[in-house]
Amino acid sequence: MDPADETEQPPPPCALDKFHISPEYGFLLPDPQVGPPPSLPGMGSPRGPRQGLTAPQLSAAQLHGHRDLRLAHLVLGFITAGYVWQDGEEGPAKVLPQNLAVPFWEVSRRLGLPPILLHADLVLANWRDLSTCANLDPIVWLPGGESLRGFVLVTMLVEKAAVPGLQVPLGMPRVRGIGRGLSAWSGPGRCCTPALPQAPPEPACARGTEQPVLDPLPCAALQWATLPSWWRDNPAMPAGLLYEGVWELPQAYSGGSAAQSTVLHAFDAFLGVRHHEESSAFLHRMRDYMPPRHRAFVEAIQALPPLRELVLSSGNEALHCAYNRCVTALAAFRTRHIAVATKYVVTATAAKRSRGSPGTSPLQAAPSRPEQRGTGGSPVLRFLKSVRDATREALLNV
Ligand code: HEM
Repeated sequence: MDPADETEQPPPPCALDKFHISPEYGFLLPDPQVGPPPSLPGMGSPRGPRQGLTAPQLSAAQLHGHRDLRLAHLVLGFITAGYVWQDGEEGPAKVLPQNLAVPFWEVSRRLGLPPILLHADLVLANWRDLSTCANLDPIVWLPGGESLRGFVLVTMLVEKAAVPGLQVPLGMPRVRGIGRGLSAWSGPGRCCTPALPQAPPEPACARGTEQPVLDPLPCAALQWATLPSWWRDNPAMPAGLLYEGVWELPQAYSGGSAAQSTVLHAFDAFLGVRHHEESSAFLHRMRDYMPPRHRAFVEAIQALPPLRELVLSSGNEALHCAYNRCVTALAAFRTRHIAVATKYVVTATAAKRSRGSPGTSPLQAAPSRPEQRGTGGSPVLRFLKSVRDATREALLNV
């Protein structure tokens, strides 16, 4: 008898929808767009969002249901980002006016999210038509942000590719299903790419083809989206952002980053990857930027009996191999990601510094991650390598 099948326990009394996970779309908000794309005040204005933002204070009272609130968060997050960064690092707004701050705070409070543009907005709630890669499009967009668009679309595709992997951890009975669960992830005798997301594809490709566009260097708009030091640990805004009419003191929040994607946190938790102290602190902080139900999914996985120890103590060679194939695929994803981040963030930042920013749109002049300045981006790379190396350390000796 397969030792992994010795003890059968009932599956945990939880379904994916309890965690706001769609069987079809995973953490992506299912079919977010119901009407025409929202128009953002001032985003298309040559004078920029600050001048365009003349609307009276909005009320969130009319918004009902999770989807409405998520879309409102998406739109308000974009307007806020435009408002703060329209003049780039040189002149970020330090105060968010009440007519924007109050509704953003109210929507955020109801969702349990921070009032800033998040991965949950930019990627999870910002898509339409996933039928083919060529049709996939964001709902809300930025002027001049074609490069950023490529980054966002690729991340959406990774979220979608991860869906089969999300079904496994909570769907399987505690011990009996481990063998089947890991096989579902890894497939017999092969790598677990069908269910673990593929390594992020190089997103430098053309619209209308099967892959999204990401222009080569320097790519300031991309940094705008990928670097989470918006009004936290950012020398351009040392005190943070004052949300007028909400708080008396400025608040420090990190902006959207794929480090806020629940996918990788869930896989790490399931496989028992233990990150090194500093990386772990950053990754844990990023969980505060996830929708609360998604965060609860990671916590529910952590509350399961530890898979790695169960596999280790099973003495089952096939199980060891299946587990190792999953860990290897996760590490390979991260190795590929390091290459992508090096090309589009680290090298791009250095090139931007030496040439000066092209700044074709106000938003493209947004700040770079502070740690990158004067260091060639090595802290970012050290972080990504540490996360990858910790993944490898989970491998079992067979
Ligand atoms: C051009 C594409 C990309 C670039 C330039 C990029 C850049 C970065 C950078 C600089 C970080 C360090 C943390 C931060 O500053 O936010 C990071 C972290 C991370 N990124 Fe990306 N990224 C890209 C695509 C993706 C994609 C498609 C995914 C898929 C979900 C992804 C997932 C992650 C994750 C999960 C982390 C946290 C570290 C980890 O768990 O391995 N990234 N990325």
